Formats: sequence, C-alpha cells, structure tokens
Amino acid sequence: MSIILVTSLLTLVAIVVAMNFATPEKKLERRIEHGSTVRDPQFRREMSVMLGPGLLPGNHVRDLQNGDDIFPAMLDAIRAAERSINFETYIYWSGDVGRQFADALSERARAGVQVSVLLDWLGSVKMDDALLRQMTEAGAQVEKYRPLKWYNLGRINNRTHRKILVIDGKLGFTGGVGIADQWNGHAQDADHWRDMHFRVDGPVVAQFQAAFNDNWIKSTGKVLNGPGHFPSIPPAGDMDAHMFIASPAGGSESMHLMYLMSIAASAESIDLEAAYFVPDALILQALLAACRRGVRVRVLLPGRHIDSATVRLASRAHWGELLRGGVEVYEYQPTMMHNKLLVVDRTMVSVGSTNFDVRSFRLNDEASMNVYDRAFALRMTAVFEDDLAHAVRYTWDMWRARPLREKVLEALVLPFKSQL
Ligand SMILES: O=P(O)(O)OC[C@H](O)CO
Repeated sequence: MSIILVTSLLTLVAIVVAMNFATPEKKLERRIEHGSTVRDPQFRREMSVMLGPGLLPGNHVRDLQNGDDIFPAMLDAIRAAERSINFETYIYWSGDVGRQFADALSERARAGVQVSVLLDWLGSVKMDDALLRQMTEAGAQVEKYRPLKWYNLGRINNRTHRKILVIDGKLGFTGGVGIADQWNGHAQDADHWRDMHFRVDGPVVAQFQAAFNDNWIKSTGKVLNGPGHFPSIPPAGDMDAHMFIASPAGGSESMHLMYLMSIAASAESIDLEAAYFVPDALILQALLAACRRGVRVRVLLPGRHIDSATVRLASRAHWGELLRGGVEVYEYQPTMMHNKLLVVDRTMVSVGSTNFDVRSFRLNDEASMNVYDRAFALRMTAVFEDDLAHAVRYTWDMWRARPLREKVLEALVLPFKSQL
C-alpha cells in the first residue's frame, strides 16, 4: 500500500514539474535570408510592425558612459520628478549606489510623487531589506518580480532583466547598468565595470512607460495611466526610435528576431559589444553568412575580468567557427565590459537590457530600444572604436592553442548554455 502511495506521489510531482517546464510553442528555426538593408524603408517597416510598438520620430538619445555619467544623470532626473517615477531593474544590491537611489526615490515619494519600483526578486537578493523598508515607509510602492513560491517554480527561471526608468512619463533611461557599486567610476580598474546607459527624450518614452506597465500589471494587477504617466510628449530631436519588449509569457521571440533580422539586413558592418555572448545556431549562421557576403563583423567581448567563468567557457566554444568564418573577435582588457550594443551599417543602433545569449532571447523579460539615425550610429561607432582601443584581438591561432583543460570544460558547460 505504501509503495503505491509513494509511487503515486512521485508521479504527481513529476507531472507537476513537467507541466511547469513544458514550452509547447515553436521557436524560430530557419535562417532569415538577406533582403532589404537597414537603410531600406522596407526593413524599418518590417521591424516596426514585427517587434511591437512602431517607430516614432522626434526623439533625442544621449549616451551616458560608465557610472560617473550614468548615476548622476539618473539621480538628478529622479530628484527633479514632479508627478511619477517608474523604475524597473534587474540588479539592485546594497551599497553606496543602492543607498543613493533609495534616498532619492524616498525623498520624492515623501514629496508626493507617485513612485513605483519593480525589482527582480533574484536580481535583488543582495539588497538589504532596510532599503526596501525605507522606500516603502516613504510612500513608494516597491514590488518584487516573481518571488520564489511553491506554485511558481516554472517561472523561477524567467526573470525581469529590463532596465527602465521613466520620469513624469516623458524622460526615459535604459541600457546595461545595474544598481550596485561595481558600476561606479569610469572603468578605471577591475573593481569598476565598463557600461553604458542612455537618456531619452521624445515620444518614444511613452513606449518605455508601456514596457514598464507590462510587468507592473503582471506583478500588481494594476495599470499606471493618466497624464502623470502618459503625458503628451513634444518632439525633442530628429531620431526615429522604438522600444520593444520580450517575455516568455508573450513576444518571447522579439529579441532573437530583432538580432536575426538586423544581421541578415547588414550590408557593410556589424559592430557588437556583448557582455554575455552565447549565441545559438541561427545567430552563428547569420553572422557567418554576413561575413560571406563581405560584411565586416567585429565582436567585442569581456576578457579575463568577466564575472562569469561559465559564460566565458560556453562563449569561447563558439569562437573557433566564427574566427574561421572571418568574424573579428576582441577581448576588453581593463575590467568587466557589461555593454549591450549593436550597430549595423553605421545606421541602426540597438541598446537596452538584452544580452547576446539564449537566456535573453528565450527566458528573460527584456526591453531594448532601436534607434535609426546616422549621426547617433556614427557616435556609437566612435564609442565602439574607443572600447576597441582597450581590447586585444583574439585570433584563430590562439583559439586552436587553448589548453586541453579549457576544451574539456567547454564541452561540459555547453549542454547548459541556454540557462547561462
Ligand atoms: O544580467 P545583466 O546583464 O544585467 O548583468 C548582471 C550581472 O551578471 C551581475 O553579476
């Protein structure tokens, strides 16, 4: 009798686990052929409708380099908020930076500004509860995204990785930065990471607000609307831009599709900075096909200061075929390079939270912004080349000569690459 009971219970547990992890939908399987280029209106039209929110004219995007630029700009914007602050982030850890944000958000909440903060549960495990209490007691609404619950196991691997700050519904920030002390400084040494964030003015900020709402609704069941969140936003510049989101709960292929379509559309150059570079087979094929048609592909990755040795192993396993196919691979030397940047044909720029890995393509909630503006793309190419000046080129000979121990470890981590 007890054996039957135990077997039934185990079967039940197995069914629940299988149901939690089942993903029945089909994913992208076929390579996208080169057709229109990123300068072609046809390409913009397709990206505009396939990724979700359409391209909007009239924006101004300014890059912020490293914590020295990023944190003062974000904190000043928070301190100047009059009606609403909506802030979603993955990493929020205790420390100097975390305290400065908590102080600024609390002060505004006390002043009557509606402050809504959404922190990933896993990304904020290293955040002191006192910071959270401080903000809540000041009147901010602070929510944790997908906290660990027995009935939520299938979602535990689906984090919000989005990095969005919206002030009064009309000033937006996105990019790679996390709220932690490693992002302080200007990448001057191994304890201060290299990263970029972007300050955005103009109509596209309404799409930032909508992206924030997506996860706010999932977490609270409430929508943030009204003129304090969606004011009329006048043009602030002449850049065309859109922000789009991806989530396993809907639109999960948007980021993957965006990269595949952009790479397929390239005619001259692809400049990619990727903090975590673990491409799947389709992305590898697309990059190699671009090289074959004469596109110069430059990939800048973290060097030995990467914060995840496992990612580095899974990443390196793929470098051989890329190097053999003509892709130029560079390793950033001074510190951990946390950038997420794609520039195609010095025309289209993609930035935001999305890493160049299967986790970002399939498992996380992400938000990225594409900007179509020649001057901005040239500016970001200059930033890319400046980073390249702090990098060392990695060659096919170096790859072939890597130690046997590394090759064995690569083979061991590769089966788990979608989870890294
Ligand atoms: O996941 P990201 O790109 O926000 O990076 C976070 C770092 O991995 C934290 O160690």
